[in-house]
Amino acid sequence: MIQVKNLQKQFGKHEVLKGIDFSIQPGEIYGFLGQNGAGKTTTMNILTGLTSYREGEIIIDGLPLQSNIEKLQKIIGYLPEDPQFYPYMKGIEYLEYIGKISGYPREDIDQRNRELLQLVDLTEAASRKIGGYSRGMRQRLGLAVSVYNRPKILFLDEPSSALDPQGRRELLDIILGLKDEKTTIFLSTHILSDVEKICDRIAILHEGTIHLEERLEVLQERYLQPVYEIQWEGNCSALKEPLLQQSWVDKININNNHMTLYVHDRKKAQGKLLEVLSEFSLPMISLSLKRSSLEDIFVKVVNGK
Ligand SMILES: Nc1ncnc2c1ncn2[C@@H]1O[C@H](COP(=O)(O)OP(=O)(O)OP(=O)(O)O)[C@@H](O)[C@H]1O
Repeated sequence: MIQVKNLQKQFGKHEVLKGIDFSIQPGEIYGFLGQNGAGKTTTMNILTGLTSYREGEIIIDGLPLQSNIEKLQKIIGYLPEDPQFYPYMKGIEYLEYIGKISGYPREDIDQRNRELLQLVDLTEAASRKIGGYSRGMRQRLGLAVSVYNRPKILFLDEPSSALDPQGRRELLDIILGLKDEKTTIFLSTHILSDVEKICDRIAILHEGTIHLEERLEVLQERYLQPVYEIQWEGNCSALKEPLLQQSWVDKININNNHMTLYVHDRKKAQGKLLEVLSEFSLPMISLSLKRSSLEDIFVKVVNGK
């Protein structure tokens, strides 16, 4: 759906994008990660035809962007990081206004507004002024605006970063609903737990280049080291040595009756762990598997590891 090759962009002497390549498949939610100032918004502005670029090739829905900007903008929706509205307008008035200026068939505008208000859960607030909306409500209204014309591709710039956990959850559910309708979604965010919940694939942009691009489940399989947390009925220091004899055990930390066991061969560990632990005479109280998070991977990538 989107192919980007050797995309370069600089502001004055500042090279923000040093030749990035990536591609996004139809219907995919693509998580675009990077630290503040990494160039995520710049990339989105380029892909939506709002900003020029120095060099590179961008193909969207089979068409080169540069010679088809107007045509492609008709199939693109964009929710900027901080969407702006006329605060004196009511939610419904704003949607009517968007319907009219975007050329939506006049006779269908009322119906579309009702659908969208329902989608973003603003039906009851529709006749209130936007100036009185919460941040989450404004973000949901912005999302309704960005999907008004049923875009094939939706760009979301940090859509949940200013929202509380409930607001984020609601927004993520709406985004997942859009994926069910086969919308391709390009999502930039700082909130890695959100990425883990909804993205199919992620890319990490760092110092002008893409350092990692991978399907989320591959990433979890390849990079996330499993960690077992084990509680024993008494001090478990004596168990450390025999456990370290196992080829699949990497490292063990012990704090009185609490053991943290790092393994480097998850499959072997799964097959052997319970058998080995049951051989000890010390009773075990609990055992849980904790995976390191996407945050750990992100930190490793930006620290050059
Ligand atoms: N119009 C501009 N003129 C000059 N420099 C710019 C311009 N727009 C962005 N930049 C610079 O380009 C770099 C990338 O900015 P961008 O907004 O794309 O980053 P970002 O990854 O979206 O960051 P954030 O997460 O903070 O929004 C920053 O150093 C920024 O200061």
